[in-house]
Amino acid sequence: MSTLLKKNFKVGLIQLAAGSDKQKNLAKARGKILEAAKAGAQVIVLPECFNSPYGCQYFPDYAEPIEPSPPSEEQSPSWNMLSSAAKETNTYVVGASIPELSQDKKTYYNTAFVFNPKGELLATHRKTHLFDIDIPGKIKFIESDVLSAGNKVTIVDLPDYGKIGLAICYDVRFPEMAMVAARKGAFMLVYPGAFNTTTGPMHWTLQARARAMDNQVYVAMCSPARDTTSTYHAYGHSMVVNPNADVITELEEKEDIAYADIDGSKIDEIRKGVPLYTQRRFDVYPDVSAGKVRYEE
Ligand SMILES: O=C(O)CCC(=O)C(=O)O
Repeated sequence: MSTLLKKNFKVGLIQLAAGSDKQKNLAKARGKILEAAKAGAQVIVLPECFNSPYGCQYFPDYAEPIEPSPPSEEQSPSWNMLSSAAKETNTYVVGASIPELSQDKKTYYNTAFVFNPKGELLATHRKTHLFDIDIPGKIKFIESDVLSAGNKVTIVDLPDYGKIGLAICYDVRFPEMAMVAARKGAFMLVYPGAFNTTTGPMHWTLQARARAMDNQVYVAMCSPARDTTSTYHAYGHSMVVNPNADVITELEEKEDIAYADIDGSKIDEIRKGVPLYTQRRFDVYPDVSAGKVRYEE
C-alpha cells in the first residue's frame, strides 16, 4: 500500500488533431476514449483544445457555456460527450480543454474538466497562466487577446486512486503550482498542453522532467497531434514521466495513444532514496504551499 496512491492503474493520453468540424472532433475524441478504455486505461486524458483548432481566432466560435452545471447538450456538447464517455467506459476522464464562455457571455476561458466513472463532474481548471509570448522571428502568441485567466491551483481527488494536480500547458512553466499540488498530496500532475515546434523541442520534456524531479511525482503531458495544414503546429510528444524524472512513455507527433502504469510504490521508493520531503528547510525559505494559496480540491 503506497502513501499517496490507493491503487495502481493505467493512464492513457490521447494525442489527437482537432480540425475545423467540432462534431467530428467530438466524435473522434469519444472514439479514442473508448479505445483507451478497451486497452485498459482507467484514467484517460485528452489534449488542450480538443474540440477546436488551437488559436485565438477560433476560441469564440468553439466556446461553450458550462454554467449553470450541468449544461444541456445544446449548451455544451463537449461537456456532455465527456460525461457520457466517462460513464460508458467506467473511467475517469480528464477532458481538457475547451474554450469556455462565461455565464454572462462576456468572458472566455481555456477550461479542463474531470469526470468520474459515473459521468459526474469532479472539478474544472481554468488555465491560470495565459500563453502570451513573443520570440522574434519564431512565434508570437497572445492568448490574453481573447481569453481570461483562471485563478486557482486545482487538486482533484479521484476517490479510487488519490489526488492529481491539474493545470494547462503554459501553467507547467510555473513550478509553484506544481509544488502546491504535490505538497498537498498529489501523486501525479496532469498537463494537457499544446506546445509548438519552437518551444516544444526547447522545453517540453525539460519542463515535464523538472516538475517530476522537483516534486517526486508522476507527470503526464498530453498534446494535440501535429497538423501541418493548421495555423498552429503542435509539438506532439505526449509523455509520462515517473517520480525519478525518467520518461517512461513518449509518442511522436502523429495521432496515437500513450499508456503508462502508474505505480504508487515507485513514488515511495524514490522519496525514500532521496528524502526531499523531510529535508526541506522552511526555516530558511518559505513553503509556497502554506499560507495564502488559492486552491481548490
Ligand atoms: O509554454 C510554451 O512554450 C507553450 C505554451 C502553450 O502553447 C500554451 O499555453 O498553449
